Amino acid sequence: MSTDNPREAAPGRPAASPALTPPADATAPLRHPDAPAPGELLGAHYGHCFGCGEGQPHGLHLAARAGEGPGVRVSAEFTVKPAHQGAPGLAHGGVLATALDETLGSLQWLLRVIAVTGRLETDFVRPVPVGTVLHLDAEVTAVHGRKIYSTATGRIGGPDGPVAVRADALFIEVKVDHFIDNGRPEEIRAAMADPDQIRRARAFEVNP
Ligand SMILES: CCCCCCCC(=O)SCCNC(=O)CCNC(=O)[C@H](O)C(C)(C)COP(=O)(O)OP(=O)(O)OC[C@H]1O[C@@H](n2cnc3c(N)ncnc32)[C@H](O)[C@@H]1OP(=O)(O)O
Repeated sequence: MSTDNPREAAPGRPAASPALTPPADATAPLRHPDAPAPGELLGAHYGHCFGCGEGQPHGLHLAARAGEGPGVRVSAEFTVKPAHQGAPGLAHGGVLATALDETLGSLQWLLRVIAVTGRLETDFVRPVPVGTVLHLDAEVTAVHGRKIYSTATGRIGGPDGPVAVRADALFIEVKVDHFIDNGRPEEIRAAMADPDQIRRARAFEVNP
């Protein structure tokens, strides 16, 4: 896994928009004491998730692991399949943005908070052919109240290969009611009746 700072690895990259720049009184993120150990496979947060769920035949099946070293980091791999094409033999940009979003979202396992993407700014640097393994790294850069600032890169040709995609994001912490109040009732009922799903949801709650 590459250990360089994704933002420093992008010389000449335009600065993130003001909404993605942490305020001066933002704090460094804290890895929760009960966070998964470095290197631990995080697993899917929801079996029907398009990004990580095992129940989506054409989903990304993205597999993320808790990052090594200091900070709140994860790494992940996503193999681009023919179902993910946008142009002949090339990954669709929206699918690549999904891979970045999912990797950034999985940082929640380490913070043990529930949050949703508020803003995602993506740079597409190199085309990504079908069959490529995209090596993703993400880290939380700062926290301010409910706002979680994070950044991610996707590399091709190996974990230390050239950057093909990168993103900066702002996730907003929410209560579990966000999903209960807004999700379609049949899926919410099914999720709430599934002990496995309850266990996964609890992994994100500081005070379950
Ligand atoms: C392991 C899990 C993996 C998950 C991976 C996938 C993640 C996803 O894709 S989640 C799905 C996509 N996202 C969504 O559906 C979210 C839809 N949006 C919403 O529900 C709401 O707009 C929500 C919850 C983000 C914010 O609403 P609300 O809770 O009312 O917060 P609100 O009071 O407006 O804003 C809180 C703060 O965030 C800021 N903020 C909110 N939205 C944005 C935004 N889009 N851009 C910048 N700042 C924002 C506000 O300015 C405010 O800042 P401050 O505290 O400094 O005043």
